[in-house]
Amino acid sequence: MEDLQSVLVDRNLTVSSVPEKGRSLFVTKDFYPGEVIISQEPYVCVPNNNSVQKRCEGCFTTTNLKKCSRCQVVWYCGTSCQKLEWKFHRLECEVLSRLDNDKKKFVTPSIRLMVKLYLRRKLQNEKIIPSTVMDNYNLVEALVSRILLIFILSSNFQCNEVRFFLYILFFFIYNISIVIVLFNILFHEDMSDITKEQLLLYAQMANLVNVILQWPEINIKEIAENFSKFACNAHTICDSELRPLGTGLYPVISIINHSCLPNSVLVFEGRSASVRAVQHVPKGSEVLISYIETAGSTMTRQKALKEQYLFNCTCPRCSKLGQYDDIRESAILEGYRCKNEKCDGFLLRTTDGKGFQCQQCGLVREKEEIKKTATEINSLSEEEASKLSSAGYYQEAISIYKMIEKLQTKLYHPFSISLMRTREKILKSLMELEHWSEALAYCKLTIPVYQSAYPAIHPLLGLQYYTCGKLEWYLGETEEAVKSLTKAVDILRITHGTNTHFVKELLMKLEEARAEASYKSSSKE
Ligand SMILES: C[S@@+](CC[C@H](N)C(=O)[O-])C[C@H]1O[C@@H](n2cnc3c(N)ncnc32)[C@H](O)[C@@H]1O
Repeated sequence: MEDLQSVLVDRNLTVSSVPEKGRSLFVTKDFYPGEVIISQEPYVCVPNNNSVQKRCEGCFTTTNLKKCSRCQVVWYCGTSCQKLEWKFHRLECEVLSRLDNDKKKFVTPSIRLMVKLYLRRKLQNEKIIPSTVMDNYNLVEALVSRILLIFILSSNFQCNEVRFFLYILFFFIYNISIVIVLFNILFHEDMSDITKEQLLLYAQMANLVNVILQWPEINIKEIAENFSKFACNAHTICDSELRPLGTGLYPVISIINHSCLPNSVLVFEGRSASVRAVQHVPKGSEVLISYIETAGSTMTRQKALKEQYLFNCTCPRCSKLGQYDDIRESAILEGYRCKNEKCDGFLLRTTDGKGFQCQQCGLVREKEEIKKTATEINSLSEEEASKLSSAGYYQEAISIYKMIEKLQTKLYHPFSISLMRTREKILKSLMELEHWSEALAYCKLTIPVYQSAYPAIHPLLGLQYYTCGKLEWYLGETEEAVKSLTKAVDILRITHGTNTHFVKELLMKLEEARAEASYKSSSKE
């Protein structure tokens, strides 16, 4: 920890412990919007491969892939990525190739991440790959774990017959170490069923890692705890357009705590992660990123944070819970629309609980009528639409999404998150079908919702302006395109940095669009 502190001091950072939060990262100088506060390479990472899509182990690309001929699990796009990963994969290949095909099916990205974690520790212990202050297993050991948090949160320790039965059952299924893990999990009275299920899953996954590695000295309890560390510390690696590519563990970046009104954002360039200030972060303040989707009511955000990260958020946004602004925001993001289609007021439950009243015009919507529309929406299968879209049946997916959209327009506030998400899905499918004009219309519908749901500097807002600008330009609306691309640049140069390939490309597009717009206007004159 002292070594880490001295490296961080040189980067104008320091780690301190804050009551209720644990370790927290602070800045020791002013940081300004767009400035990188900290970057880190992953300690371990894996692409999120599944039965449908494979990615290269090194660069996460989906093109020109070849499977490792020995283990048949890992994919590469070429020799340079294969070489980059070789020290690792040499060991991993050995353990994976011992598995039969049935067992290989269980080697999910999370399992591989854990296997790679232990292989990296071994390689560093044996000095085959170097350790540095920012890149060593001690940093993983210091990470907060869900199991530990749960054990702190739960106090009672009681036994009943059902639990005892389960204990005996697991004793016969698994080895003794796993039974100890399960025993500890099951005997905690205060745990919700969902938490118990998750903990059982960690224990089962730990057993699978043990089966894969077959190291006599391995500690299964430690593996289960490490799975629980992944749950609250691992990050989804995304491309510049925030599409998920894989998962990585960045143990120093994991020191950064959450806020629903963050002053920084985490973005990736390839596998390397950078935290950039999105506003002025004055000397002495804490670096804060958001762990979750912030476009949601305080209750929704708090629930998500409690479930995955086991804490009650007390950020300035959450502290407003129950105040007028918070109630209004929640009613817009997740509430119903006014009966009068021309009114965009927000609705609150009436005192008698029989309906919802518009706070602008006073009209009341009956609970029964709302329930009916909600039931109609639920009868349409969004899951089916999503499957159709993933399978390339975009037109069929659009038909279902449009029916959902129609009903959601009747039910929800015009700035509702659910409606915006449905429109995003329609937009995505329309883009796939190259129906540019309709796609632009949908993109424009989502922008005001993005503006209201996200802070002024947010990567998703910047990306939406970018999509809008590209569509406008493609459709010959050059002046509009310049406006949208300028707005995209203003945001994305801060969130993604001006030196990244992605923003450089965007800047080039903006220059071209500007040149075209001025040529068009001069030829009109
Ligand atoms: C990625 S870790 C952050 C670093 C952590 N504080 C530590 O000591 O290692 C995530 C965990 O930190 C704690 N945490 C993060 N943000 C918090 C916040 N705003 N308030 C309280 N606890 C927080 C929670 O325990 C959460 O599960």
